[in-house]
Amino acid sequence: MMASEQAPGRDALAGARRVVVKIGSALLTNDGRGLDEAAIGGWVDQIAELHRRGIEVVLVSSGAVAAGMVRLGWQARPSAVHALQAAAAVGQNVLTECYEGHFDRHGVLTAQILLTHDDLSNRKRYLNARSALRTLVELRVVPVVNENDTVVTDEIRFGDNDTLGALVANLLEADALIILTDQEGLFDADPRHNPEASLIPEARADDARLTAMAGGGGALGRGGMATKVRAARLAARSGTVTAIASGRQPDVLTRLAEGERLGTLLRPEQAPIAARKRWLAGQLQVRGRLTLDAGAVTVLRERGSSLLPVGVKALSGGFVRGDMVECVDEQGQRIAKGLINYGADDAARILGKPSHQIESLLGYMEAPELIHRDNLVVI
Ligand SMILES: Nc1ncnc2c1ncn2[C@@H]1O[C@H](COP(=O)(O)OP(=O)(O)O)[C@@H](O)[C@H]1O
Ligand SMILES: N[C@@H](CCC(=O)OP(=O)(O)O)C(=O)O
Repeated sequence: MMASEQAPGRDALAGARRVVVKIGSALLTNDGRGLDEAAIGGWVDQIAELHRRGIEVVLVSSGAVAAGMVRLGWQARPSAVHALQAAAAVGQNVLTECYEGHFDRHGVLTAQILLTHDDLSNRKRYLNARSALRTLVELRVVPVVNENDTVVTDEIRFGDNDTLGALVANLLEADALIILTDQEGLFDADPRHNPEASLIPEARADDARLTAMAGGGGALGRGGMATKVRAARLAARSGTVTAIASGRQPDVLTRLAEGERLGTLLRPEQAPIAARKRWLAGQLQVRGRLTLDAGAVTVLRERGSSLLPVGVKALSGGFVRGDMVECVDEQGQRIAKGLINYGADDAARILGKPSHQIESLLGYMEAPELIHRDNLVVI
């Protein structure tokens, strides 16, 4: 993670330790004829190279519906929801197999993660998805994420994977989100309809003028540039920079990771840490309260440590795992807010106890800390 207090620019890509790469349908599918296996092999080679350099990569890949259609021998994209769901179910297998085969050439393990809107909006599931993804990247596995198209309905779908990519970047507090598409980047007008359009090399993600420039998608893609600009804004909430670039540029990922000026860079207005913490603080309603002893107050304030059960004297509220709770000192003064790893009943049983006793007290251990420092905002 970058510790810089400067709002990041191109250098953020060069210094990125954790990157979400999103590959869109327009690029992945051979004009709707199925997956472009050779191109996929090329992106996998680059991701494996980043991986070798110690960069953690999470891949968000579209293409399930298109690949499923080909396997099922369907010529036209169906409109009925259940038919799309069936195509996605068949195609997701094809997609997974394709990535696995290519990553295997590099000895890199992959994992399939299918998410729905609920997984990211429900607090408990949000934390679960986050722990699973974090564990995978720590194990040096490359998670391959897509929307769980087989179970989502129109009302609850993300629809485009740009939004999903941004939410995954928030979830992992990624340094960068790289969106690969079929254009060189964001132009000041849709280049499909305006041959004179020119590329925007860099802008602030929250620049209101971008919305007017970004149009809808092509025949295969879903969101076009409009959803990419919106995704950059979402990503910026956790201090993540977004690059939009052409997946057809040779070595696009490794070149971007070296800070080369390719495509469009949309940067957050705030330094990553400040943005991340503000995002966390603004996110959720407070559901409970923990009273900390003086030692815990000091380590939270002065060392930015995680909150361990041993430093908590009392609690109140009917919170569940993943809820936001506030932390106060013994005089009732607010010290911090954060996402708690244990529900109120279990938290009550481990208060004041050293973390190595959690397992014997509860019969399981979710985490050694009550609130991890990444989920904690000191006020
Ligand atoms: N201002 C713009 N600059 C670049 N491309 C644009 C712009 N407005 C709309 N587009 C369209 O967005 C398309 C890429 O989005 P989309 O089709 O959704 O692809 P993907 O599947 O990669 O997400 C481009 O092919 C282009 O026609
Ligand atoms: N989840 C869908 C893809 C959604 C989609 O096409 O998104 P995008 O690549 O952003 O235009 C699939 O795998 O077919």
